[in-house]
Amino acid sequence: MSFFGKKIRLQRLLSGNGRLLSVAVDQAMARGIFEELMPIQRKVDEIASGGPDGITIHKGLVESCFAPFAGKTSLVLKCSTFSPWQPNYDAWVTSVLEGVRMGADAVSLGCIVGGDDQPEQIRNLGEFVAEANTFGMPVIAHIYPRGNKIPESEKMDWRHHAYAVRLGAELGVDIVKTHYTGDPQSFSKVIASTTCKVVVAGGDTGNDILSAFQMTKDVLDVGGAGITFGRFVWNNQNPTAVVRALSHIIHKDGSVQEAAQLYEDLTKTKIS
Ligand SMILES: O=C(CO)COP(=O)(O)O
Repeated sequence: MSFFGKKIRLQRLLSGNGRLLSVAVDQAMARGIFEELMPIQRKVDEIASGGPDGITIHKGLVESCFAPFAGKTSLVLKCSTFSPWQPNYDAWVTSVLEGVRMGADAVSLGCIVGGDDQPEQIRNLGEFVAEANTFGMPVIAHIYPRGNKIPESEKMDWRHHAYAVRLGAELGVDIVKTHYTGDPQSFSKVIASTTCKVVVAGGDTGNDILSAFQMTKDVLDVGGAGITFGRFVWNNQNPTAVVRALSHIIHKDGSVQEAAQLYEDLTKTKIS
């Protein structure tokens, strides 16, 4: 096992203060067409200009869109996807080796727990971690408790999220991304359930940017390691400003008010 390689890659990815600010642009294949994500090169340019730690992207877009930013932001190669017709099954679409060939600093895999096919999905994740370990490649797992055995009313229950992040730790994942459970008290219990770093997804189309800043701050305050947002960033008219404002909170310990002011200064848009 190449622990040294993993250490070097994690050091590059979490180069600031051990926290993660990454932006995912993997939603088109998973969720269907979003007009805002269609001009993908422009979106990647705008996101990268804000200086995120990493960009989570599928393999075919790495050469066409990501390559100019190598050395400025880390590549997180997304190795699976769900689909609009099967939102609860993450199919493996490439390998860790491809991430090594592309120069990735981490690879990421989705895993939906709480459903009939959980055994298959956790076996995939376990094998993926084993392959990543042979290359010294950090793994970021997107683990969501939304399988068909979990009733709709329980989908944001902290216990299911605690289960998700613990499962990640038990399978050797380095960073688990899951949903925020809505309040710092319940999310602190999620964090306490695991030994891995925990980051949160945005989870919606991101029209309320102030709530995204507040969620980011709340996650950090209870010991979370940061965020991997997608729609909150690229659905915004100014992705660069959103990334800079998030960076102020995540890497400079800035307040929500300061981030909002920075965002307003960069966009000249008043938010309330
Ligand atoms: O990482 C993500 C998708 O892979 C997060 O996406 P959203 O913030 O749009 O939920």
